[in-house]
Amino acid sequence: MTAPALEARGVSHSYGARKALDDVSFSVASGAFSVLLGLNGAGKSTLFSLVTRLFALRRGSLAVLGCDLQREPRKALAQLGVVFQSRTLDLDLSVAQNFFYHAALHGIGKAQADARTAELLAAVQLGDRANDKVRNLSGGQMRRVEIARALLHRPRLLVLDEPTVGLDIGARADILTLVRGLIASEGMSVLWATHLTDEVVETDEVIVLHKGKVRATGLARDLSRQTGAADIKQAFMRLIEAEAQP
Ligand SMILES: Nc1ncnc2c1ncn2[C@@H]1O[C@H](COP(=O)(O)OP(=O)(O)OP(=O)(O)O)[C@@H](O)[C@H]1O
Repeated sequence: MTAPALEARGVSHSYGARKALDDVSFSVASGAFSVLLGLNGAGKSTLFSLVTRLFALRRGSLAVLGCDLQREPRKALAQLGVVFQSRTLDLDLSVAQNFFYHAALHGIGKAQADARTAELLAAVQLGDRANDKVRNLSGGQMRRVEIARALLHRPRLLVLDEPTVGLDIGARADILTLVRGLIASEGMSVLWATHLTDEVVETDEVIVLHKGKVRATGLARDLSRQTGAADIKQAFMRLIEAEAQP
């Protein structure tokens, strides 16, 4: 049996007295586009900080393709590509230079980094911008660069935290199409965190996170059916309102 791309078991995290994640368990199926759906403050970024080991995991377990993040961190992180909510590109370096730094961090040699950079920039339709300073790109182009850069070391799972924030409708659609395409073209798995239900399609796996708790998991169309909702937007509202009921 194939291990899930990501498995969270009983994960909790607090900032002082504030509980940001409360006994969170879910699986991200291998080869699927999974959406971590939650409003601001749901705990999405906290979960990303734990998955990427920015924060130490104190409660529960996380595994990337069957590799436990605590026991085999290097092996687990080698299979993970990350796009954070805030931009992490150096604006004063060229696109290619940003790639080379990232490649060096992953121990990828110059020749291999050159070839992979060219291949990835072409894949995100920015092959002609390799020598431009990042500062001169549009917001949508910067996002595409970050996604391409996250793929340099050929991860099996790509996690993205609110990747379309601040982008216009056209750039949002481009990014979604690009990332959905990676599942077929690269055989990857994707965890896409968002609060925007219009980024979800019926066949996506959805994890509804609300106030630090998993409220529901399943295919978007099943969540709609189970809640008697017309679509995932209505299902999401019902699921998070249900929590407020006595
Ligand atoms: N460094 C911190 N110190 C204290 N509380 C924090 C910290 N970071 C997050 N929180 C709190 O933890 C909870 C979860 O926040 P988190 O940023 O993980 O949610 P989110 O779903 O990513 O929301 P957003 O989309 O607004 O970033 C919130 O109540 C938030 O105020």
